[in-house]
Amino acid sequence: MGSFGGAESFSIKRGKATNILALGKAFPKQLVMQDLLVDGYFRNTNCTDPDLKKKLTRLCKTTTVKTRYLVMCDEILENHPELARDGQPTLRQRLEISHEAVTEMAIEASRSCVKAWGRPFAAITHLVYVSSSEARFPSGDLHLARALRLNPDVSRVMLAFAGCSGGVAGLRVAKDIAENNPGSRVLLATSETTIVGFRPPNPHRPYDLVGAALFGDGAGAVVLGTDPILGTETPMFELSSAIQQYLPDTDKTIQGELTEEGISFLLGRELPLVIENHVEAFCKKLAMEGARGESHDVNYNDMFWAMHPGGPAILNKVESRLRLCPDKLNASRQALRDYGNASSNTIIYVLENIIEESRKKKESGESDCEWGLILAFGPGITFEGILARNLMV
Ligand SMILES: CC(C)(COP(=O)(O)OP(=O)(O)OC[C@H]1O[C@@H](n2cnc3c(N)ncnc32)[C@H](O)[C@@H]1OP(=O)(O)O)[C@@H](O)C(=O)NCCC(=O)NCCSC(=O)/C=C/c1ccc(O)cc1
Repeated sequence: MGSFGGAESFSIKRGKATNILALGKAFPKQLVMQDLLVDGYFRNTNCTDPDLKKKLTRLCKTTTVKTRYLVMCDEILENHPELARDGQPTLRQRLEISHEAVTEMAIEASRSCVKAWGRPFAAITHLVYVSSSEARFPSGDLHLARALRLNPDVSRVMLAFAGCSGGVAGLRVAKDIAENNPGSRVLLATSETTIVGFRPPNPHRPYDLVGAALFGDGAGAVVLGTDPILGTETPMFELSSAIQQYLPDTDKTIQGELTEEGISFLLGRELPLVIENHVEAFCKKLAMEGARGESHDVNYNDMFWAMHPGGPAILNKVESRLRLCPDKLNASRQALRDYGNASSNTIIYVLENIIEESRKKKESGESDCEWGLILAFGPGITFEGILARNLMV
């Protein structure tokens, strides 16, 4: 029995546990340096509004993002100048570009993940595909399965429009599948691009500037399964319990609407505060999922934290509400710095950072936290959480 929270009696229920067996990621070609973003964006959209420019410049600093990857590039704007203008019916063009890009990134992330896993694609029995960046029949899971030449009888499912919580929702669904299908190996792929919502700056849409300063594109992949074949597979995390919860009357806090002009986002300024007000109860419930029905005080600083970095304000509020030591959200802050908020993908980048941190700590003989929480918040407001064990410590 493992334990955490500094209390020996706080032990984990042992059941059928799913292991993360490999991780992978991929990005579009366009690497954007945050310092150069404002000039490029205003030039590309022919915007000369000095106040908007100043505001975006401020936001680019406060988001803490340094680099990220974007599908949008000069070549796309040369071919589709209408994407840089307001009021144009451009949904078809945006989706065409997005569909090709998200499938390409998901293929690359999956290949890199399966290579790291060390077994063939033929051993994949299930596919979970997550994206809020596409809308088509047949859906992206089939396009990905075909491109990867997965067996035609692979069981597929797509989670669409789960936004930032999609990556953890995908882990939860993959865990359920793995635990109910002995011997299965589940490939989870996530892929997102902001091109569907790319807009010129507009004083009536201040949240678009938050998106321009914060959001990134990319893909992620994970292979999951129970009963790892030791010697062939290397389990990295054990996913113990997963829960989901939505907060009533918060459906207007993150809104995305698909219009003729693409997806239009509305981000409520209250989001960091809403998360702060509910995170403690959610984390306690999640931690208790692993307890033997007894109530204990959890010391969150004895756990590792893999939290989706929605934005720095969200990380700061969670850190202060749970009284986390400053280094606890390092993996999330680093993912945000390197890739921006890449929606459902970002949790996969955070998990990679945690593994890298563990490797370094092991090399230097430092102790590391065995148990931890994988967390994300998305539209709804929906909280997704998984109590997990780091097997690399
Ligand atoms: C980095 C922020 C945005 C600003 O930092 P700050 O320390 O709060 O700074 P300020 O309070 O000075 O705010 C800077 C400016 O931004 C403005 N602002 C501050 N939030 C807002 C606001 N939601 N609206 C519209 N103005 C605002 C704020 O009013 C202010 O305007 P101004 O006084 O004129 O400079 C910070 O508030 C923050 O982390 N907020 C949370 C961001 C957030 O909502 N993230 C989660 C949503 S993610 C999501 O929905 C989808 C992601 C996605 C990702 C990738 C994909 O491919 C697809 C989708």
